[in-house]
Amino acid sequence: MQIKLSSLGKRFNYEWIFRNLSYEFVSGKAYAVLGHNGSGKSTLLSLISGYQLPSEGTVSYFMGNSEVPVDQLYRHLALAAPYQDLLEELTLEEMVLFHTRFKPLRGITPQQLPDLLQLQPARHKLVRDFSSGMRQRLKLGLALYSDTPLLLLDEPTTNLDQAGVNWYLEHLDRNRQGRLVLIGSNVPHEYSFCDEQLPIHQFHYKAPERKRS
Ligand SMILES: Nc1ncnc2c1ncn2[C@@H]1O[C@H](COP(=O)(O)OP(=O)(O)OP(=O)(O)O)[C@@H](O)[C@H]1O
Repeated sequence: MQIKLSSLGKRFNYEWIFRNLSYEFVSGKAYAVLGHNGSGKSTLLSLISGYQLPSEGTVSYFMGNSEVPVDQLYRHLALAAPYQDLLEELTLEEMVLFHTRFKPLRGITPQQLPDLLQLQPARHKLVRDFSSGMRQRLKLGLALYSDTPLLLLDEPTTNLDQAGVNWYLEHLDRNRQGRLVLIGSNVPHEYSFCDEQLPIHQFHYKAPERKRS
């Protein structure tokens, strides 16, 4: 998979978050989108995932030589992000089975996932009764183990304790080979292994200064 950003820009109302962002992402590499709070990391990941539209410029997706239309991207994409919803009324086991109706898993069965998430005791618990760390592990596990060429992780270790952070690093390492991995973060332990870094503030738009008369 390959993703090309061409002169990409996003603004909300009159405020440009970034502008003139051209970049190319390729399979087999992990990229860190870096920046302080409010700098535009989630906005960029959400443009790349097709959930938001750019204000200017384009995002293009390619599998081999064929371009993938943005409305077909969901087939190739696995995402874990704070703004992503889980199905609260399902148990863990049901949630995993529901997910795998749309996205097959990489080399494991749905029955094995609760164990890999270290959430086996909670397999019959409703997702709405999960702690914030359990929810994050579930989001990450579903994304990491989805059989997709594109993996987007926004603030992946939010709400995780040290054991959870170690779990994230180990299972990402097991599941990143051959994929295009994009991580939005400002916490070094989440992205220090990445091959490339994209500091979003480099693309912040500064309005030209007005001349004083
Ligand atoms: N729907 C929206 N409407 C208006 N402004 C928005 C909207 N979404 C984001 N913004 C603004 O865009 C800017 C970038 O937000 P974004 O969430 O992308 O930052 P971030 O780098 O991911 O921040 P954090 O590290 O805090 O998660 C912020 O100034 C935010 O207020």
